[in-house]
Formats: sequence, structure tokens, C-alpha cells
Amino acid sequence: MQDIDRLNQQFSLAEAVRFEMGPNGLIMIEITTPSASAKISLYGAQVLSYKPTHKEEFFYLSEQSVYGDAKAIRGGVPICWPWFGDDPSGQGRPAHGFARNQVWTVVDTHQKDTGEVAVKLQLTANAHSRQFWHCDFHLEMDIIVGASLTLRLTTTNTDKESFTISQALHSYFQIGDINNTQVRGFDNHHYLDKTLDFTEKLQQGNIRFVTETDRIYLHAPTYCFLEDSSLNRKLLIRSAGSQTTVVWNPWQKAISLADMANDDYQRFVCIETANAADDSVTLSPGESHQLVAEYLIQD
Ligand SMILES: O=P(O)(O)OC[C@H]1O[C@@H](O)[C@H](O)[C@@H](O)[C@@H]1O
Repeated sequence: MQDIDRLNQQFSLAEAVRFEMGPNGLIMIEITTPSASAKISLYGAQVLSYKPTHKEEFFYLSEQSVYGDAKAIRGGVPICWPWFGDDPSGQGRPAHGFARNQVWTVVDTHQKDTGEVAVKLQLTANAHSRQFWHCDFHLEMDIIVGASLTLRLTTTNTDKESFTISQALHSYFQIGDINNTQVRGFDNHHYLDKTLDFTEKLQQGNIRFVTETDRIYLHAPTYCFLEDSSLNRKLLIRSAGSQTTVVWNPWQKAISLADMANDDYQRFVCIETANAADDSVTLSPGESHQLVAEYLIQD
């Protein structure tokens, strides 16, 4: 159990970093820098908020989110790890793995000369993870808050055997209106359509949302744009260590999601920097892999 007083003693930074009690006793890191503020939940190492100074919030966070209770918080940037989507072994283990449902450990906080704040969180094999996955691992999440938000998830194989993972930084971007939103950058890219049993299709033009959208873009570009004319905002999403991008909006299926209002599908789009489908990652003992996403406003 990580005590708030101890965390504040060890890792708070003057005006920039402090630890607070969030809903249901979950510990949150509140970050303030000259160029942005952010909130991170230790449960899931999940960024829940990032707001550049004088600009709109980047992320959607459902008002009906469940905090803790082995559920993922619905919004911000959940981490899907060590598998993306349904249990690849078909044994009914939790969708999107277990990292989003575990309390992570704080390893470091510091402020750079530029004013950016960097937070490092860690997860290693434990009794809970072993219920679902027998491997030994070291997982590190670096979160860098400044004029942009950078997330870097480093997986190191500390086991005696190789293992294979899939994963995603499952960012829920807040938008003004789904009807005035498009994603640019995937023209002429193939994708697997999860709503049609993973049928492969070709994207023509920008992605627009008119129905349930659940796609894994293959050989994905290293950057794309989320254009939202209601908020008059263009976000740039840069990725590294990833060859797949997942684009998801549940549309009317939001009704079946207990932790989301029925019409909330109009207010977010998920664009997920991933290693999914054939883009899984195999690591030998001692090897590491980094999955990186950076989000910023494009003027
Ligand atoms: O409800 P969950 O487990 O957080 O998953 C939400 C969605 O996450 C997306 O990444 C998947 O492509 C969807 O198929 C899934 O429905």
C-alpha cells in the first residue's frame, strides 16, 4: 500500500507534483507545469487528464467510470498489456490484459530545466499478474508533461524464457461532436474491421464516424491528426515502436457499456498507438521494447 504522506514526502515537487486521494481511495498524481496540467492514476498508471494552459482538455473521462474493483477506468489513456483485445489464448482472461487494473509503483518524479515534469511508474510480476500470466517482466511507464504529452511504455523480459505481447496506449480523445470529427493520415492504408470479424479493408480518404467503428490499421503511419471542427482543434498523434493503430468508437453500442452514458459516443474517439494483430512483439530474456505516443496541438 502506498501511503499518500510517504509519496508526498518522497516524490512531490514544490508547485509541480503532488499526490492526492481520488475516488474510491485511488491515489492520483496532480501535475502542474507552466505549459500544462495533468492527472495520473496510480491504478493503471493511467493518465486521466492533460490540459495545455488556456486550452481545452485532451481526454474524455466518463462520469460513470468505475474506480478500482478490478475494472478499467473509462477514459484518459488506459494501458492494454500484455495483450490487446480479447484473451489471445481463448481462456477467458480479462480483455486488454491486467496492467490497467493494477496499482503501479512510483519510481521517480522530476522537473526538467524546460519546466516539463517527468513521472516514472513501474509494474513487475506479482501474485495478481501470475493469476493471468506466468511470465516475469519489468514494465515502466514514463509520462512527460509539457507543451506536449509523451507516454513511453517499456517492457523488459526478466523471465528465463521468451514471451510475446500485444499492447496499446488506449487514448480516449475528447471531441466536441462526433459528426464534426475526422482522422487524417490513413488514406490508402489497410485495416482489419473488428465489426466484420476482422475482414481486411482499404481506407479511402479520411476516417469519418457514422456507425460503430472498431479497426486495426496495419503498417500504420508514424503520425496522424484528429481534426475536430466543433472544438476548432487539430491534434497531432505521433507513435514509435508501433506498426498498428486502433481506431474505436462504439456508437450505439455505448448503451451496452455500463460505465458510459448512452450518448457519450458523440464526445470521444479512441486512437490507440498499438502492437496488435500480427504486429505483436517477442522478447528474449533480457530484451526490451518501447511503445511511445506523443500528443500535441497542431496550430
Ligand atoms: O471495454 P474495453 O474492454 O475497455 O474495450 C473497449 C474497446 O477497446 C478497443 O481497443 C477495442 O478495439 C474494442 O473492440 C473494445 O470494445
